[in-house]
Amino acid sequence: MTTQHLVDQIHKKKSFLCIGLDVDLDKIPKHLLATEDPIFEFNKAIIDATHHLAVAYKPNTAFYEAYGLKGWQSLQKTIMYLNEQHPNIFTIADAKRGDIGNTSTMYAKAFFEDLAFDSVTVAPYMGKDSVEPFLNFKDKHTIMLALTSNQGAFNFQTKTVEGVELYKKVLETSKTWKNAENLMYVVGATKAEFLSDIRKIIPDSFLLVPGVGAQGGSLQEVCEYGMNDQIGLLINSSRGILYASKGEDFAEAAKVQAELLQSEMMSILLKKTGA
Ligand SMILES: O=C(O)c1cc(=O)[nH]c(=O)n1[C@@H]1O[C@H](COP(=O)(O)O)[C@@H](O)[C@H]1O
Repeated sequence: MTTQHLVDQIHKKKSFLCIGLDVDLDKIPKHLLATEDPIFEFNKAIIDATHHLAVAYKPNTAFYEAYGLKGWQSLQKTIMYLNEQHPNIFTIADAKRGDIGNTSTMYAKAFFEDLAFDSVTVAPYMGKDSVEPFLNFKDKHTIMLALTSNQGAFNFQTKTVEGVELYKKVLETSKTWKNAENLMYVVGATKAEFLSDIRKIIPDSFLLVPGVGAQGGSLQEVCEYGMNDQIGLLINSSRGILYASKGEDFAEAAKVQAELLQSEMMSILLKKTGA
């Protein structure tokens, strides 16, 4: 999917919501456990109930890999369902990959070609030659960790290296890489106050912003400091939407939570664009 297509979808749906499909069999409603593929059944019900409210879905691969081959098959069924039923929805494989170039190429093929995701999350730690193989794919997006939502972000990401905080160095340096226009960045919603500085370095890039809901980040603050002329934000919520109810009404309850976020986004967009 092109970035312009994503921007068009945001305006059409009046939403920049990304729903994180982090499926935990200990948390899903018990009646689904009797089905052949509980993870897929859960995702399908969530997607059916919320697809008009979200512009992106983000399965975190850990939640599928944890269930072995069956989990990977559920991931494959989920992405196929999204691509077939909702081709206008942006898909993110949250896999946080990155390795020597030769290996990164295979990771990129796995997520962009085999599974046909629109984007994948990567870690910047191994540098240019570990990320550039992901950037080679036309109309695919590589979402690189910049400043993460967790407490450990302060261990390395905000430390000063050659007079600059490391996360800023990551942003600056990555702009010089081949096909850098295919980069997006992760900034945690819990770090909203850093967004003004981040926007000085990457004014035009899209940001994936996880950490609203269960981690306590503020949607209003993220938009105040992080929104650009193209909107430039995908705000993710996973547990806050998926596990709103443990009962048979789980999909309806998820829809209500997604509606709350989407209507807040609609008001913000209205203020920003007047449309
Ligand atoms: O890359 C991510 O999506 C990510 C980066 C980050 O800094 N913090 C973060 O929470 N995430 C992911 O975003 C999701 C957040 O889930 P909830 O806290 O349940 O909304 C999980 O899949 C996390 O792995």
